[in-house]
Amino acid sequence: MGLLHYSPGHTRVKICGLMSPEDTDAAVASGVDAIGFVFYPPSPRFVSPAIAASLISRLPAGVDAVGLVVNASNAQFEAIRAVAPITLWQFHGDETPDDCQRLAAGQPWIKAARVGAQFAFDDFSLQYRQANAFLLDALVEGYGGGGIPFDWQGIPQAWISANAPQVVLSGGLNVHNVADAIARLHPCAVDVSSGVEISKGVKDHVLMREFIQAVRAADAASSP
Ligand SMILES: O=C(O)c1ccccc1N[C@@H]1O[C@H](COP(=O)(O)O)[C@@H](O)[C@H]1O
Repeated sequence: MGLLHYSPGHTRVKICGLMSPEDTDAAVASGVDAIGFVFYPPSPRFVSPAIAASLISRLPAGVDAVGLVVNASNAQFEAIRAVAPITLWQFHGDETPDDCQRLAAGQPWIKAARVGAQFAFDDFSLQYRQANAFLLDALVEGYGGGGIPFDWQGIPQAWISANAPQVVLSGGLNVHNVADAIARLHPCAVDVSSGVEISKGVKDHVLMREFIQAVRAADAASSP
């Protein structure tokens, strides 16, 4: 179905920062909807386009291959596109709406926001209204993947009601807090990296399975 197929009561799941065939196969076996590949060289989860391509070849139809970029150049995009069949782009840097439109080149894209205390939700969703989805992450040192949650209570209820079908929630999610996040926000999808890791870039297969089980349990608990 893919990450952005909104279905109330069935929260989609993206696991980000996959680097090995074993972890990719385990994520797929757990029932993931999307796998994220980090094309940001400073990240400990960075993968080359060639490695991403070999991991994407293991994905069944319907599982999105998400290309995570941070202020990537045209040349970087060309290098990725040349070998890796990305189905969805995640802009996680300071890209403008025009940058996202131009670089995505007609493919679907998500814009990540780093949410701090003064975050202007309406301004963000208006500015990036051409995005297929809005990813909410914590405002942390660097650009992301820090395993730190933000204050979900600070998201205005009206904004959530208006945008839930396009919201991907991330930032410090794990097996212990994801059910609460779903019960409060009912996002289209959740996105996790650090919360299912043994160490940066190495996934814990049990935690990936338990995370998706926790999502399914939260969905069941909030269905009418
Ligand atoms: O994973 C990274 O290394 C990364 C680097 C730069 C930008 C974003 C990155 N990851 C994304 O960050 C969020 C939150 O991750 P976490 O669960 O808190 O570790 C998620 O969207 C990742 O895709």
